[in-house]
Amino acid sequence: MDSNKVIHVKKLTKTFGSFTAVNAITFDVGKGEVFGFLGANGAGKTTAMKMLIGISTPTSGEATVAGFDVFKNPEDIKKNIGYMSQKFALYDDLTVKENISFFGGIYGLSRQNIKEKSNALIADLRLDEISNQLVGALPLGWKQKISFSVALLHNPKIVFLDEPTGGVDPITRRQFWELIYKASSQGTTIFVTTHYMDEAEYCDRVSIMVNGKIEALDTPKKLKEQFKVKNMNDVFLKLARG
Ligand SMILES: Nc1ncnc2c1ncn2[C@@H]1O[C@H](COP(=O)(O)OP(=O)(O)OP(=O)(O)O)[C@@H](O)[C@H]1O
Repeated sequence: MDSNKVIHVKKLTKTFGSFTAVNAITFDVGKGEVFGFLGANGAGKTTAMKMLIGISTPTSGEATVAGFDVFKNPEDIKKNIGYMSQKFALYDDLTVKENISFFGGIYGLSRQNIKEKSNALIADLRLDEISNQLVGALPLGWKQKISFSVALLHNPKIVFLDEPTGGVDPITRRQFWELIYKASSQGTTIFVTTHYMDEAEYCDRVSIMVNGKIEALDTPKKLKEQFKVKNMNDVFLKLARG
């Protein structure tokens, strides 16, 4: 496999009984790429992502993530990726520092490494004054930034972000995207689902799922040209609403 392709997906399918939630999707994602995974509610994004992060076995097709096969090596996938979603985030009743130590331990980092990473993360995000505060007391935008940084603690090749910026204002979202760009420029691949179309514009490439199928996949610029519209919102509306 091309070593630049850190995600390879071919005709990947998931059915629940007679219902096909993900229908033969095919795409590759490159090293350091910011790949947007879009679709209306119920299009099949979460089902597809669950297969890619090794927690749901596909019905058919093929996929490798970070070089590991989703059928044969799902445990290796879990060790080599980062994951962040609204539902799986930090512990509210631990401080910022305690969360970093806790997740560093889960990722198998040494105590020394956790200490170094923790100091670097706190300096990077300018968290000195709040590092001993309970995460539950912090604004959502801060929690999201810390959560993203924690998902990168073990230097994964790929980080999967499931609607990472839900519920915060555009400026805070933009700051979050600065962190995404920084990770991507250091070679980390970003696979991100979002319902915010301004964020779709920030991606290197965007795929749009409709009823389990990928109906469009290209750079935001080319998608806008292809659909003869001015912004990603209109691309999305044309596709997702038929
Ligand atoms: N375990 C399951 N059993 C049966 N149907 C399921 C199961 N999981 C998901 N589905 C169905 O598969 C379809 C795709 O769901 P999925 O959660 O992947 O969509 P989504 O694109 O992530 O939507 P959202 O943006 O709302 O999260 C939906 O119709 C959903 O009801």
